[in-house]
Amino acid sequence: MTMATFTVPTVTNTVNPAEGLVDKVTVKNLDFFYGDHRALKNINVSLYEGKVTAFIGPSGCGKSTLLRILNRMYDLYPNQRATGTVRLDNDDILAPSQDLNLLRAKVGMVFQKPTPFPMTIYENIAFGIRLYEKLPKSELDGRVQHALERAALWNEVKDKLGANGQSLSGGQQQRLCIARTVAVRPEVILFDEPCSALDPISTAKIEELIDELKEDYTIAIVTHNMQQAARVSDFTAFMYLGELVEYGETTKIFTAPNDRRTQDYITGRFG
Ligand SMILES: Nc1ncnc2c1ncn2[C@@H]1O[C@H](COP(=O)(O)OP(=O)(O)OP(=O)(O)O)[C@@H](O)[C@H]1O
Repeated sequence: MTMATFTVPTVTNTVNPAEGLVDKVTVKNLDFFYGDHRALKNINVSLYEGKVTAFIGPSGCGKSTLLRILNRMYDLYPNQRATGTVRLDNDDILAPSQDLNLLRAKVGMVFQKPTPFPMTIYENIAFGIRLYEKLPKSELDGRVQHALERAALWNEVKDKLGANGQSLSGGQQQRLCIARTVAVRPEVILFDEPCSALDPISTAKIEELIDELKEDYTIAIVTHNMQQAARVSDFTAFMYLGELVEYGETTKIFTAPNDRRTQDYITGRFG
């Protein structure tokens, strides 16, 4: 068995660091607590630059909790704390001195339910850009257009940028949220079950988009859909009861997992 740059006895890690993979986000010995409840136990995992990593596992295993740590979303709530190390390149994400606005621009998040702001399509995108940069109108227009193009939405909305973002279909709203995330030029994009509220056609569009976005961004996706994980990700992490059981190349995890629990989950025996 080939181990990655860290050694954790409980995790079956099949990633070979010799393949020229670059760590973008590195999680080491991470524990997470909701009050006294330890929801994550000694998590060790990397998100590799330009790759898509899927987090799978039964309900309540801690997938969303892990994602919310990567941009310190949990900081918005009392009595929640993380211990261990999480690095974005060489920056310590968990450091108390971390600039959370800057971190959340670098590590963007797209949620399960599309959450456009109750404002125009244009403003949904421009709003976030203005929080970080002061641009002349023509440049702002260009950035809005570029973000909508990256999210494969431009052609559908270019003639109605003044319409309310919430008037779009669910799938379009989710792409608007992706455009909003892309507009502030993140380095990492976290997708938390981004297709669970969408029909199959919208789902296929988002999956296609994720495939395109990985050229420029490091991506993590939480999904309950095994086929989706197999389709969109390069690496897959299987979590169970707050632990990361197995992590490796997606093809390996789905065809020849090392751990019995992974095998049982991907073949639908539990979860
Ligand atoms: N706000 C909270 N307060 C207390 N416990 C929580 C809170 N949110 C999650 N938990 C607990 O933490 C554990 C992990 O939850 P989490 O939502 O991360 O799991 P998940 O794998 O994303 O589940 P699902 O697939 O159902 O979304 C669960 O035991 C859950 O009950």
